[in-house]
Amino acid sequence: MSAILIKNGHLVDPANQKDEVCDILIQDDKIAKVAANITDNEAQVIDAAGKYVMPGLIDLHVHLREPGFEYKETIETGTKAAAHGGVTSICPMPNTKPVIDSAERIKDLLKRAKDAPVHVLPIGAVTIGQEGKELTDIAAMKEAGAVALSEDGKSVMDTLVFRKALWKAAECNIPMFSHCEDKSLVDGGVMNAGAKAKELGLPGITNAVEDVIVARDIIMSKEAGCQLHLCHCSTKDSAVLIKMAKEQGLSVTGEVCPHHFTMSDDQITEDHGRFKMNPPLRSKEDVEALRGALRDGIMDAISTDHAPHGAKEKNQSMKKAPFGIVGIENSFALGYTELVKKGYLTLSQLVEKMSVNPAKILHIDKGNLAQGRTADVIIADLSTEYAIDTNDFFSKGKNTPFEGKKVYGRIETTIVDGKIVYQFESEK
Ligand SMILES: NC(=O)N[C@@H](CC(=O)O)C(=O)O
Ligand SMILES: [Zn+2]
Ligand SMILES: [Zn+2]
Repeated sequence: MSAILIKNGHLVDPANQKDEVCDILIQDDKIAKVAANITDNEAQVIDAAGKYVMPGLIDLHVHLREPGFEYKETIETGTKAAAHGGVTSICPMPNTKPVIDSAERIKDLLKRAKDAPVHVLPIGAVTIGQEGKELTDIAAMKEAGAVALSEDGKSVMDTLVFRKALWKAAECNIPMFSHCEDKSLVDGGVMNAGAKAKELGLPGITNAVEDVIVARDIIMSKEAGCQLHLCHCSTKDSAVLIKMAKEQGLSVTGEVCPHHFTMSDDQITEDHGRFKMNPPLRSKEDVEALRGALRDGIMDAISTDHAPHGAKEKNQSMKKAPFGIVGIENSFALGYTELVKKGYLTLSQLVEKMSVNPAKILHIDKGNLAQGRTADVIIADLSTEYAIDTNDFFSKGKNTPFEGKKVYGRIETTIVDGKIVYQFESEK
């Protein structure tokens, strides 16, 4: 039997209303005991005095790029990046080549991820090849291990096709993760429509591009009685619409990505691909509304939409670069620095958004450090400031607008199934 004893850390485990200094004993892959002054002569001891101990993070929205785009990321580099960021479970999106659109492809992905350091919980496509026409075999994908459905990268624009998918998803009891973007309204836009886009002479993406589909998808999921999760919400009206859905008692949840609550479009300093992602960095009012929506429980989860791309393709004008930035290695630090230190969330609420609620959305038994639960645990140093440095990234993608940003909330240790899969060393 292998055992780890975490001594004197400050445990933040909202699922069990714990927010106190105590010890945690891990035996094999389970939490064996949570109490003060545990002793165990066999266990490897980790001194966590002055540090914070939390359930491992669950990222509902990640792009691993394998198969098909291994120059951007592989399952190996993406899952190591996750471990570095304290993320112990990830949901990869199906927009690979080929698209993950059948039970066979789900099984193949799980086989490829067999030795990954973190749990990989795949998401299956809604339509074959993400072409928006023919439905995938949703029941078979679920049976093979898919935890959700998504057409991420785009919306299923044909509402009748989407309705049929929602019916089937409701029948199979699998959540629909919606990327909300009205394709025809994008009209060549590459960044948020506003003063900055005008200044840079770039075509804009209006808030309506997102809001129209958020409204449609809420209405359609209501009709179908299907669980709906709205990906990468970026506008103030997404929050208004989700609030309305919640008031009606609908099974609708929303996620916000760290870049959307950290940075507004006026902070874009030049026309460069590192500032380009979908949906785009929005106005100050949108950023403030998203922070408020996280605080008020309207937005349920923080996911990264970790979207690695090659340096060459990103180091060009927003007109040419692909959409997407990396994020899984600094999501906790941005959440802690921008939301907890600035008073929008308590640390316990941040853990809810990054672990407890994602587990609820997926209906999985995680995000909880009670005795007998899976030992997916992280330890963080919240008092040392550091700068985000892409040289430290395990991801192949270095495409981030946050290079050099000073943050707090460094992940020091990541434990998955009772094994240490990442340990911070000052000299890597
Ligand atoms: N978010 C992005 O800008 N890009 C994502 C696709 C997506 O999440 O819609 C990608 O796959 O690169
Ligand atoms: Zn998307
Ligand atoms: Zn995405």
